[in-house]
Formats: sequence, C-alpha cells, structure tokens
Amino acid sequence: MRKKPKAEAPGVSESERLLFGGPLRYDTGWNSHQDAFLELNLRAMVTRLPSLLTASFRLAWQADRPAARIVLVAEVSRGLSQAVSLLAVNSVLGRLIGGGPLEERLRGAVPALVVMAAVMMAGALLRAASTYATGRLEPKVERVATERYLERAATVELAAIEDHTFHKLLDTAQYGAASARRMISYATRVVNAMISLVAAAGVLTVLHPALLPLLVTMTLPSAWSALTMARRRYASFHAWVQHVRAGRLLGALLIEPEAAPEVRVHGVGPFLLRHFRAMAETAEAEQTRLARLAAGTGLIAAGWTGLATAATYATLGGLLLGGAMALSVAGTAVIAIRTGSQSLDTLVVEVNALHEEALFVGDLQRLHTEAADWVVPVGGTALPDEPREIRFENVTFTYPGDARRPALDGVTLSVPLGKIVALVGENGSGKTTLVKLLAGLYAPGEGRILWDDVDAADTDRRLLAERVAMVAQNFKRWPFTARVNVAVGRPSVPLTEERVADAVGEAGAQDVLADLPHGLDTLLARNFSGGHELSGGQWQRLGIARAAYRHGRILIVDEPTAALDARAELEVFEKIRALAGTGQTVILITHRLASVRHADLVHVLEQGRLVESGTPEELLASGGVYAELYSLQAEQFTKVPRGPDPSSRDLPGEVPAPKAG
Ligand SMILES: Nc1ncnc2c1ncn2[C@@H]1O[C@H](COP(=O)(O)OP(=O)(O)OP(=O)(O)O)[C@@H](O)[C@H]1O
Repeated sequence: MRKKPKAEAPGVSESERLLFGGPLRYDTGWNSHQDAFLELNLRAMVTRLPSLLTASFRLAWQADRPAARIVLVAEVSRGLSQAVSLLAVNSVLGRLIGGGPLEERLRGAVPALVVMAAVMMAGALLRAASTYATGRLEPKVERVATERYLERAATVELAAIEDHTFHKLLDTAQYGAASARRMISYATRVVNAMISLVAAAGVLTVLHPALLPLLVTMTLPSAWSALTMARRRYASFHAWVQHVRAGRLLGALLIEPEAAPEVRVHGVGPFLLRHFRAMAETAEAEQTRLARLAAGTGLIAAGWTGLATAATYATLGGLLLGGAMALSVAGTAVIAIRTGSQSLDTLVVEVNALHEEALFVGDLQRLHTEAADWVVPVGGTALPDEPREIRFENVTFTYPGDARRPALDGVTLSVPLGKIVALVGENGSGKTTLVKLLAGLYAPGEGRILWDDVDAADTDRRLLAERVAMVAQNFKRWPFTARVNVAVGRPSVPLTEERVADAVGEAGAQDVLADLPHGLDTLLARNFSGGHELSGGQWQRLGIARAAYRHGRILIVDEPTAALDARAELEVFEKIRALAGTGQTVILITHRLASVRHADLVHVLEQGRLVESGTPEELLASGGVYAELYSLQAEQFTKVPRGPDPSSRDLPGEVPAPKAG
C-alpha cells in the first residue's frame, strides 16, 4: 500500500491549552473526503477525470446553457487549432530546410505561414469567446449552487440545524458554491490542455513513434512533485484547520463590538493579543515546514526533469545522426515536445485543483441528499377551524446528543384556547421546550399533541405555524429597518402602514419609534453606517409588535418582560390581558409570578415533569411548588425596607404575600 503523506500534528501551544482546554483537534465534515484526496495518484486522477468534467459541465449547463456551449466549442476548437498550427510549423520548417534557392524556399513556405497566421487569429478569437462565456458562467454557477444550498438550509427541521453532524455538513457544504464556480475555469483549462496534449502527442507520433514516451518521461517528475505537494498541503490544512480558525477567532474578538466593553474595562486586549501571537507563530512554523518540503521536492523533480530532457535531446540527436529523422522534423519535434510537456504540466496541476474543488462540491451534493431526510413535510390533515383545546398526552421529548434526562418527561396537560395559560418553573424545567413542541418546531419522541382530536403529527405544519405567533426568549434582532423588524412577523401578507401602525400600537412600542432618528425607517444594525442600536427593553417591545403583526391565533410569549422597566412591564401585561379579552389564546412563560395572577390556568413544571396545574389561587392555596416560588419572590419585597414615601406607585414585580395554605 502506498504511504499517505503525514501532516505534522499541530504542536499544542500553551495558549491553546489555556484558552481551549487542550489541542484543537481537526473535527469537521472534511474528514469524510480527506482520505479520498490523500489517495489521489496519477492513475486515480486519470480514472476520475471524466466524472469530474461531466460534473463541471452539468453545473455549467444548469446555470447558463448558451454560455456553457460557447465555452465547450471554443476550448475544443482552440485545442484543434494547436494541432493544425504544429502541422503548419512542420510544413514551414520542411520548406525552409529543404533544397533549392532561398527565394523559392521562402515562397514555398508562404501558404503554411498563412495557415499559421489564420490559426493564431482564430485561436485569439476563440480565447476571447471562452473568456467572455466563462466570466458570464462562473457567477451564475455560484449563484445557482448557493441558492440551492440556502434553500435547503431554510427548509429543514429545527432539529436538523441543531444536529451536530448535519450542522457540520452545512458548514463544509457552504464552500461548495465557490468551488463549483472555480471548477468551471479549472475544467476549461483541463479540456484545453488535454486537447493540445493530444494534438502534440499525435503530431509527435506521426513524426517518430519513439518521441511519445520521451514526452511522458519528461513530464512525469513535475507531475509527481505537483501531486506530492498538493497532498501535503491538503493533509496539513486538515490537521491545522481548527488551530487556524481559533487564531482568527482571537483576532475577531478584538474588533467585535459585543466584546469591546470588556476588552477595554477588563484590559483583555493585551491578553488576547499575546495568545493570538503565540497561536499564529505555531501556525507559521507549519508553513515553514511545508515550504522546506516544497523546495526539496521541487529540486528533486527539477533534477529528474533535467535528466529526462537530456535523454530526449540525446535521442533526437541520435535519430538525426542515424539519418532516421530529417532536420525539419527534428525542429518540429522540439516545438511539439515543448508544447506537449507544457500541456501535460498544466493538466496535472489543473486536474489536481479540479479534484480538490470537486470534493467540496461533493459535500454540497451530500447536503442535498441528506437534507431531503430532514425537510419539513408539506401537506397533511387540516386543523379544526375553532379548536377548543390543545392537549399534550404523555409527551416525552429528549434533545439529540448526550442529554442526561428528557427535557419533557411524560407530560399530560391541556391548553384551553381563548384563555391565558401560564407556564411556570425553575430554569431548565422544560417550559420553552414545551412551547416549541406546541408550535411544531420539534416532534414529541413519545406521546401526542392533539388539537381537539387531531394529532398535530399528521397535520400540515405550515397551517399549524400560521396559527402561532411567538416572542421567543432570544427572538431575532434582524439587522434591517424597524419597519421590517415588525413586518417580518408575517412576510406572506403585503406590508402596509396601517398593519404596522396597529401592531406597534398593540405592543405599546410608539415611544420606542418616536425616539429613533428616522422612525420606522431607522436601520437597526449598528455595524452599518446610519445604523442604530436599541436597548434590550426597546428590542423586546419591537419583538412583541412583531408577534402582534403576525396575528396568530395563539400568542406564545417567552419571558416577554425580562428586559422591561417596571412601567413598561405593567403596560405589556395590560396589553397581553387585553388580547386575551379579544378571544386570543396567550401562552405565557415568565418567572415573575406577580404577572401570572391574571392567568386562567397555570402549569408548573419541574425537571421536565408537570407537577401542578390550576388557577393561581388554587395553586397558592395548595402550598406546592408554585406557592413556594411565590413566597420566595414575595419575601424579597417584604424584606426590603420601604422608601420614605409610602404612597409611591406599586411596582409590577411587587407581589402580595401568599395566603396561608
Ligand atoms: N436546543 C437544545 N439542545 C439541547 N438541549 C436543550 C436545548 N434547549 C434546551 N435544552 C435543555 O433542555 C432542558 C429544558 O430547557 P428549556 O429551555 O425548555 O427550559 P426552560 O424551563 O424554558 O428554562 P428557562 O427558565 O431557563 O428559560 C434544559 O436541561 C436544557 O439544557
């Protein structure tokens, strides 16, 4: 078995140990095709070439058929014109070196010279056509590949995005589009080099059969050197990719706005810089090692090429001296050997590159296949028009990975529609997971979620999603204008001023907009010029406006007031209560138990299990978990000494002492 080139294992620098807890081992999806590349040798290259060229042509054909046709015709014609050109050279040399007066010899060479000139002109025109068509084709190929990639990423289940293996594939496949683009020019050059090689080889065989093996012998050393170096670079890239990425991460942290305050207040700058330098220096050592090896390999290859060239010219000399070859033929042979060896060199390098790019395009194709298993299904039974309740029946759900316990464990509960239902429980008790299941973002591992008597698992997920509006705990702060940040709640309906204004009013976000320099047209992305940043509480109000804009029949609010000041919190709960008055279902997750007082039903979760259900009064009276959490919060306020003004306004977080029970 052939020995694989070994990449030097990255040296574990002190920085790496300290910052990342040990050596940053290579662990991305590239692993899957690493071996394929390392096994690449001349024979493998030749066998894989047809499929690589077909793949490139298919990509080009999908993106722009006329341009793909132009490139193909132009490159094939250019290769053929080189054969004609070589034959014309042979004819010119034959005439010039042959017998007779000089004037006659020159005149005799004119037709072949005219052919040469015509072929050169045609070659230039074909080159221009190919350059134009390739330039037109490349961005289209990249766009088509990127669109397919993004479309796949957007249509898979949330669980796929959170699945480590699938996410790795998403990470690696993103390089596929740029690789597809590059494959076009590599494939073009490969086709061109192949045809001119065939032309040179054909001419050489016609001139003398012994010349063809000489051409191959001359080119083998440089082919070997190009392949060896490419394999080493690739192996090194994989062994060092994490290390290099981590080094870049350190650099990026120094300029990132989120890190900027701590970098300055805690003086983290010099600390990060020191470790950045240490990691960069370790990576530089690898580059030096590769350069040393490249120099050595290059020298060996040059030595062999020199010997092969000397042998070629000695053979030519022998043939000339032995009278087996005319001088004019020897002249043409020298030109053909030079052209042929250049084409062979190009061929090796370009096929090498083509193969490397094809591996990344292969990841993109793998993504398409694997994503098909994760795509959110379309179609299914309709939901009842006016359901009375959503019922969780013995629902268990465990996040993929190495979770130590299910996030939801045999939960049976009811969410009556048209009411305010609160979910309460300590951190990590499963509240957010429960609403994500309700919204169809995950499917239960066991049990059922019923909308009256229709199992959510059998329904059309898009129709289910249309019923739900959600203000998630970490809802997205879109880097767009304030208007879009509201209207993105329902992109399927035309954006109208009236709808936006209504939603802003419902969320009580008018004050937030009034403070913005361009109102609804203010760009909410500080990293762009003219961009503006909102405070956490201001963002939260826009998030609520977004959910109001959606007009989902079920409004899920996960910690809606965490970043709000006391007055704003009061207002938001007023709005939420008013929504419930209009028949809207509100599912409220909050740790502020005072806000739960107005809920029609409270479910208390503990470590993924439902431990209590009832009205707030019932739960307080029962003296269980809810009552305990309530007392804890109440105590905080009763213990705090009151301010000098006893008539000061009640704070929404202020809770009355629980009834005994
Ligand atoms: N995307 C995820 N992948 C893996 N585990 C998760 C994920 N989200 C939550 N978990 C785990 O599931 C459990 C329940 O989390 P969940 O977010 O539902 O709790 P919660 O009651 O909403 O908590 P909090 O009050 O802190 O928001 C936790 O142990 C958490 O670590």
